Order: sequence, then C-alpha cells, then structure tokens
Amino acid sequence: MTKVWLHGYHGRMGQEILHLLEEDSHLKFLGGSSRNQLILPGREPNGYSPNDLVESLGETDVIIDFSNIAGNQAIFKACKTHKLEPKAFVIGTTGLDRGARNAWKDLCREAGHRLLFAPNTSLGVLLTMKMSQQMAQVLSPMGFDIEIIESHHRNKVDSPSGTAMFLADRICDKVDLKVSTHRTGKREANELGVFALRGGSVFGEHEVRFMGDHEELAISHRALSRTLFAKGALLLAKWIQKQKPGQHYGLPDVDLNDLA
Ligand SMILES: NC(=O)C1=CN([C@@H]2O[C@H](COP(=O)(O)OP(=O)(O)OC[C@H]3O[C@@H](n4cnc5c(N)ncnc54)[C@H](OP(=O)(O)O)[C@@H]3O)[C@@H](O)[C@H]2O)C=CC1
Ligand SMILES: O=C(O)C1=N[C@H](C(=O)O)C[C@H](O)C1
Repeated sequence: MTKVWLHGYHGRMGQEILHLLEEDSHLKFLGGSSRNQLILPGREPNGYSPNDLVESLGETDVIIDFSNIAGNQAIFKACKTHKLEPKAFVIGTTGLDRGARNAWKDLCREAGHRLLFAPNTSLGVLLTMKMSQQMAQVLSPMGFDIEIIESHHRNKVDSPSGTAMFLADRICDKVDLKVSTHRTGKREANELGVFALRGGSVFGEHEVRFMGDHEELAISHRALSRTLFAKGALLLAKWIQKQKPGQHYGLPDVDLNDLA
C-alpha cells in the first residue's frame, strides 16, 4: 500500500481527495495537514510545528499538496529545514512563482525527492494542452491570434488560473508568442492573452481560441465536478512514485497511456 499525506486537508480539494482515498485499494490515507492542524487517524486534530509535520511525514510515500501559496511554502520550508527523507510529491497548488518552483526543483535534486508540478490533475486538460500545442503550430504561422479565457468559482484566490498559465506557457514552448495577462491597450502581434472570470461555483473552465480573419477554432475543457481533479491526483500520485528519484516533472512528461 502506498501511504499518502494530504496537505490542504480541510480544503475543497483536500476533502474530495480524502473521499476517493478511502475507496482506493492501492493508496492509504496516512494523515493530513491544514493551516493550523495535523490530522492523524485515531487522534484528536492538533496544532503543529514544522518539525512535528516532518516527523509525521516520516512514514509517508507520497505527499499531495492542494493548499495555497502560503501552505505550499510552509511544507517546502519544513521539508528543507528538517531534512525529510526521499519522498514523492504531487503539487496541485497553483499560483507558485518561478522562484518557488525552482526552490522545489533544487530540493528534489538535493534530497532525492520525486516531484510532479500538476496545476491541473484532470486528464482532459492534459489532452487539451497537447491538442492546443498542435493547433498552435499550424494556425499561428497562418496568422491566427491565440487567446485563453478561463472561469472559476468566486472563492478562487489566484488569477489567472494555474491551468490557463500552464496552457499558455506550453503553447509558447511551440510557437514564438509572449504571454500577456494584463492587456489594457491594443493587442500586440506576438501576444497570447490570458483572461479570467470569477463568479458563482464554477469548477473550472478553460478555452483556447484560435482567431483568424475568416474563421475561428477553439478547444475547451469544462470540469463538471471536483471529482475529476481528485481522481487524476490519485492516478498521478501512483505515477510519480514510479519515476526516477531526485527529479522534477511537469504534466507534459506524463503519458496518458501510462495512467490507464
Ligand atoms: N491541480 C488541480 O487540478 C487543482 C488545483 N487546485 C488548486 O488547489 C489549491 C487548493 O484549492 P481548494 O481546495 O479549492 O482551496 P481551499 O481554500 O478550499 O483549501 C485550501 C487548503 O489549504 C490550507 N492552507 C492554507 N494556508 C495554509 C498553510 N499556511 N499551511 C498549510 N495549509 C494551509 C487550508 O487550511 P485551513 O482549512 O486551515 O485554512 C485549506 O485546507 C489551490 O491552489 C487551487 O488553485 C484546485 C483544484 C484543482
Ligand atoms: O481553484 C480551483 O478551483 C482550480 N484551480 C486550478 C487552476 O488554478 O488551474 C485547476 C482547476 O481549474 C480548479
């Protein structure tokens, strides 16, 4: 059995993942953490120090993080300062800047951790990314403009979404465009604009639009619940365990056929 730790235990995603973990025959919930509490089965939830957290993680095989920037920073600092033995990580938290991601990458190399940055754990989004790259490679040289629009629930704290930035960056790996998230004036020729809507209880919608002079193509993904993110997180938790230690991975490294 693979033992799993849930950082962001009390959150919307934490609770969704917990429900699926309870039914999974290969993964076992070892414990969790939120802003102020350590949650260990059979014990009263308790306050904790970074050292307590790392001690509790000792037995864990995979740490799944769905918290926020401060929460991700907290578990990073605890693992770095208190020298956690090699583990596997799935980082579902979004909004991390380049500095934070680089610090995790360094820690992986130093400590022998395996880590996957997964700003969207839906397998459909992975396919959306791959298809968007292919469409961009054909349509951008033909003069089509590419823009991304995303919608999420009113309580989401980061904007644009991690997924929208991921889609934009992966498209820009293939075509020579610059991501713009704060356009105020006219569109520049080499821009890929990213725009966010917030409201209601939208689980997550992303649309990549390819806008030409006489026709328009689009590829879109709509989450119908949080279950798909939780299911994907558990599949990816199994996937990351099989990867090489001391390495970090991104969603483009994941072959959908390996998850079936
Ligand atoms: N990869 C993916 O597919 C998806 C990613 N996400 C991302 O996952 C993250 C969580 O989303 P969601 O569940 O909706 O958010 P919530 O706000 O519902 O939950 C956040 C959780 O993080 C905890 N937390 C906050 N600060 C800290 C801290 N300093 N230390 C430890 N834990 C902390 C909160 O604890 P407390 O309850 O004590 O405040 C809470 O349990 C977001 O970044 C979101 O964008 C969301 C959906 C899918
Ligand atoms: O906060 C959310 O809810 C979601 N966040 C992720 C993101 O920022 O892309 C993934 C998903 O769309 C839901």
